[in-house]
Amino acid sequence: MSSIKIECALRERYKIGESPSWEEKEGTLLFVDITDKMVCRWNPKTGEVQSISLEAPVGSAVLRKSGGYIVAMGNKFATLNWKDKTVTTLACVDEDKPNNRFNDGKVDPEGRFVAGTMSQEIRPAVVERSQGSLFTLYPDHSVVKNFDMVDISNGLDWSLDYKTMYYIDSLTLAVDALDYDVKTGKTSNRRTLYKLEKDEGYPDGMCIDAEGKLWVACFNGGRVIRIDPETGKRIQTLKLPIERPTSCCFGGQDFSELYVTSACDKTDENWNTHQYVAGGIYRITGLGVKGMPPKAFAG
Ligand SMILES: O=C(O)[C@H](O)[C@@H](O)[C@H](O)[C@H](O)CO
Ligand SMILES: [Zn+2]
Repeated sequence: MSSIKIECALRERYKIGESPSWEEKEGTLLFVDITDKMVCRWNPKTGEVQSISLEAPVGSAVLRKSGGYIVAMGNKFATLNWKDKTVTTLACVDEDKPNNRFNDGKVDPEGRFVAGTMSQEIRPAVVERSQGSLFTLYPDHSVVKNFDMVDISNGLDWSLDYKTMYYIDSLTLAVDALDYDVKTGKTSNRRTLYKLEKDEGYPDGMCIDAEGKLWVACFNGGRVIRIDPETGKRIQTLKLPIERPTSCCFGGQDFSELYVTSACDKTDENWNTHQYVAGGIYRITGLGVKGMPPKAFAG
């Protein structure tokens, strides 16, 4: 049995760190700071962080097969060219809802980018309800709305056989499962997989591991939990030294390390003296399970 180690690997104070994904060939972690409108790329070996500022809050950033990234920022899907820092809009959503913005997103097994929206938060986890929707950006840059009536569209990932999409609307306090038609990208038959317990806070970002189990970051719950989708049961709890983990992904050598982004509490004046910084990025090793490499947008 290896022993689990949790460390604050990037001692920065991102307001809402989110959307982590590991780029194997660079050995870097891509993530965003939603509130500070930044896409960042961090090399844990050298400690170097590169970042690009965008003009709107950015909910998620994903890899693109042809190079660069796709971002879901403000109410737009856009390409981001890392070298010359140019952003090119591909499509707009929710044009009738000026207070909406994109939140979490991920590339599906076929290379489509699926991302959801929400009304801008009044304070953490408080929004005008039912304003969000879940959208798919296809490789030909067309956009389809999967469903609406979402409060805070958040974590998502797919089962290893691609037949199920796991999805979180944070304010339902649940992790849901939907049938996924991987040929078309259509979802159906949404049902609750796991209901969070009282002290587990809000479900936020999540990722699947190589055993088909889900790792869910619990915002205000100070933990990441592992769920078995077969049974709908929680099988592991990783207690963290911070209250607001936001999302997680596997990375590092052979995808054997879990990276967890977090959000910071602005009232904490003494953050610099703390070993564990709220808003920092955490690395968890010794879990004895590996993750899946992220997919890249095909268009
Ligand atoms: O990280 C995100 O996805 C949101 O934009 C956050 O603000 C939190 O998730 C939310 O407050 C709790 O669910
Ligand atoms: Zn989130």
